[in-house]
Amino acid sequence: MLELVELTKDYRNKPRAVDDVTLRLEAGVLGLLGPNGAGKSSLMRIAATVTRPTRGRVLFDGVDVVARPDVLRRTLGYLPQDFGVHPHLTAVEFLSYLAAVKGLSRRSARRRIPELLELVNLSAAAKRPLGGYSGGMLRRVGIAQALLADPRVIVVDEPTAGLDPQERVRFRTLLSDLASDKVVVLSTHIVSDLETVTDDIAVLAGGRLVHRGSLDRLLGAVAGQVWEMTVAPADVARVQAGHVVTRLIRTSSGVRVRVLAPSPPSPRAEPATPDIEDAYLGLVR
Ligand SMILES: Nc1ncnc2c1ncn2[C@@H]1O[C@H](COP(=O)(O)OP(=O)(O)OP(=O)(O)O)[C@@H](O)[C@H]1O
Repeated sequence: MLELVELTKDYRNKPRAVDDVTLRLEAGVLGLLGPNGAGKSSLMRIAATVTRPTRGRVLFDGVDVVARPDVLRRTLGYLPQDFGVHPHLTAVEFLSYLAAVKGLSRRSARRRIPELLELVNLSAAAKRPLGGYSGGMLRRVGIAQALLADPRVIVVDEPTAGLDPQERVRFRTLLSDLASDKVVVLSTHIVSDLETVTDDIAVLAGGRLVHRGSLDRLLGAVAGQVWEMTVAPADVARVQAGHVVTRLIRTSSGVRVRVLAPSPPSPRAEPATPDIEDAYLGLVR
């Protein structure tokens, strides 16, 4: 449905932000992972036709939407990282305003807005000014506005930033429910956000696509290379200098460190089952 083909993005006087990335997407959630500055937002903005790529193509049902962005915009929902609201408007007023901007008729807006507020669990707060909403509630308003035009493609950039754990779970469930018949691209640097949402994961590092595939494939990349051991606090720096440390937990008997290494990093190291965080850090190290 949506194809990003050999995309490159250069900003003036900056290292290349997106470097020859190709991703083909069908209905479902693609989780786009990467550290800060990896190029996720740039790629999402290109997919949302807000930024033009320096090189490459974006095809929607085969149509080149770099040349004809209107074809995708008509059926696109985009929640940018820096999504802002008008604090004095209520959720209903704000969504009505955006519905008008998106060209929805008043009739369909009147029908659609209560449905969406129900979907994102904001019906009870619908008539309160957005200035009094929590971060999680505002993110849900952001999702509601992205869904106004019943889009086939949804692009959401770091939607869980600043949310508490309960809000994060709610948000993940909402996105998975939506993805049955839509392309959803979700970027995050919070690795655990993806575990329950999708099995299709792309990892960007330094603008390049370093992984695309299932969680199992991602985990397979570090199979047999994850170890745990307890060391004295004074030894932590030495372990960190020699290995990729994926976790550090202080305990009463010392510091429990989790490291990536092709062979046991110490005779006392025990093998551990890789998780998504280990695999991710192994890839972007
Ligand atoms: N509008 C812009 N003008 C100039 N440089 C930019 C612009 N947007 C992004 N960059 C640069 O492109 C690179 C990739 O940034 P981008 O925001 O796409 O990455 P990211 O993975 O989304 O990171 P973050 O999670 O921190 O937003 C960075 O070096 C950044 O400084």
